[in-house]
Amino acid sequence: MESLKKKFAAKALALYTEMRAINKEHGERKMDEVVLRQITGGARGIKMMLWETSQLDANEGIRFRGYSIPEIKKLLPSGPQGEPKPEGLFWLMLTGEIPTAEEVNDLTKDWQSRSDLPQQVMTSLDALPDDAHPMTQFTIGIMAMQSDSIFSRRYAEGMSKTDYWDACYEDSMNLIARLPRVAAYIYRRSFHGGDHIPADKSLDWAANFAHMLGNDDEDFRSLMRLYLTIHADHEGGNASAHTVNLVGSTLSDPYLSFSAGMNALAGPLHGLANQEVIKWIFEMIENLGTKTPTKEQIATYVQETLDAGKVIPGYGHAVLREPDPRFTAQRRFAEEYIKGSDLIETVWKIFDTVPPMLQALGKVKNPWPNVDAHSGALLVHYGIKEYSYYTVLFGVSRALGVLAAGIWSRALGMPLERPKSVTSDWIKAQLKDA
Ligand SMILES: CC(=O)SCCNC(=O)CCNC(=O)[C@H](O)C(C)(C)COP(=O)(O)OP(=O)(O)OC[C@H]1O[C@@H](n2cnc3c(N)ncnc32)[C@H](O)[C@@H]1OP(=O)(O)O
Ligand SMILES: O=C([O-])CC(=O)C(=O)O
Repeated sequence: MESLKKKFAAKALALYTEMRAINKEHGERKMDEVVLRQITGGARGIKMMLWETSQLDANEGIRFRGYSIPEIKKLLPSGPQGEPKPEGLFWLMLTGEIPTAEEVNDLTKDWQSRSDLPQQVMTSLDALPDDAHPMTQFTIGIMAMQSDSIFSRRYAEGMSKTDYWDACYEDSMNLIARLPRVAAYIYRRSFHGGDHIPADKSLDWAANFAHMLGNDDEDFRSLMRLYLTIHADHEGGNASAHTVNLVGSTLSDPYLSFSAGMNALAGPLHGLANQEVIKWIFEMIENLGTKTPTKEQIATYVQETLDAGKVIPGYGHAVLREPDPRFTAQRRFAEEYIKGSDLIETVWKIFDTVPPMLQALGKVKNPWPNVDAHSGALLVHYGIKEYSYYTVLFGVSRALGVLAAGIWSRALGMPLERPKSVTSDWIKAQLKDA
């Protein structure tokens, strides 16, 4: 994919030079202030990372290179039903430019040419029990390919710093190309008795993934294009992206850093919330004995969950303070493509019920739904009912953002990340001095 690589190289060199000059001239300029609550409260809001690919606004939600989700849906080259192709988003995140349909097709072909899996991936996965959690399988599948890392090999051979981004680009492209195959292999071995479906090279990245999962419905392909686009990036501070960034800053290669990030995504307060949402809804339906619960019944169940000291999965967010536009995009998709689904109606009734209840607690900073509140119900509709698999789909998408950002980090010569920690005694001493 020489045109993408060349375009990126030109942009990256220019920004590298500009940032060096900015750093030199303004390096001591204050950009933020930290209060005690941030030190003890998960570093919320502290500005401490450069992340080119996207930025989050608490009220508007994510913007990829300045473009909101509705704008992305309108502007990026799309599949036959108009849903954006994730290839286009990757291009945008690397270059800052909306690609042409031809550029996106070329990228699809490039990824196809890189997508064959080395045998050790299948051998490693087959050595695991079928019921190993799909996210555990996913990180093991990724790690099984690490011996192919171009970055690691070239580093061992004495690669110059100025070539880091190039090796990182090649690893990232290979990894992204292969991930749908790894993920589909996990799905089919875990839930379809190892009945694997070969890739269809006539299809784009998302549609081919849908095909290998076992569903060639055009609507499901569209869902996968949308899903893999909107989950791709959420600026740098979220737990999976930050992990990839931190690990990558040690010059661990993209396989090592991405698999580390996937272990962060596998936590229930982060990406695993998508499985927790549908599990919670299924349990509610079973408890209430109806597939069409009323809002009153839902409210009672929400209260029981809160009384048991648990969170309502799919609600709340560390940064967002309005409904997540990724939730809204999925709702619009359901309104357009899906009629008469009790499960989706239930998701919408939960949306009408939960926010005032969380607000009434007086401590929840964002009572609104996040991306995970909707995705499971869409997947169930298209036959992906095995919810322990959902975070793998999220992970395949997240690769686009964090690996594009990783290429940027190496191109910009970002150093080892190493923030400061303090002890409680240090905090108490500061307060005493003050
Ligand atoms: C892709 C993603 O990662 S999106 C997030 C996916 N995660 C979820 O959906 C899990 C449910 N949500 C949550 O647990 C939280 O809202 C998080 C983890 C997303 C954000 O956490 P925070 O930034 O700490 O939220 P916030 O400052 O509002 O928390 C304040 C209090 O409200 C509680 N709270 C926040 N969200 C919820 C919720 N959905 N249900 C019940 N209580 C909640 C917190 O647990 C905390 O309680 P505590 O003071 O007793 O410990
Ligand atoms: O931004 C966050 O903290 C969590 C999130 O929604 C994501 O990573 O997609």
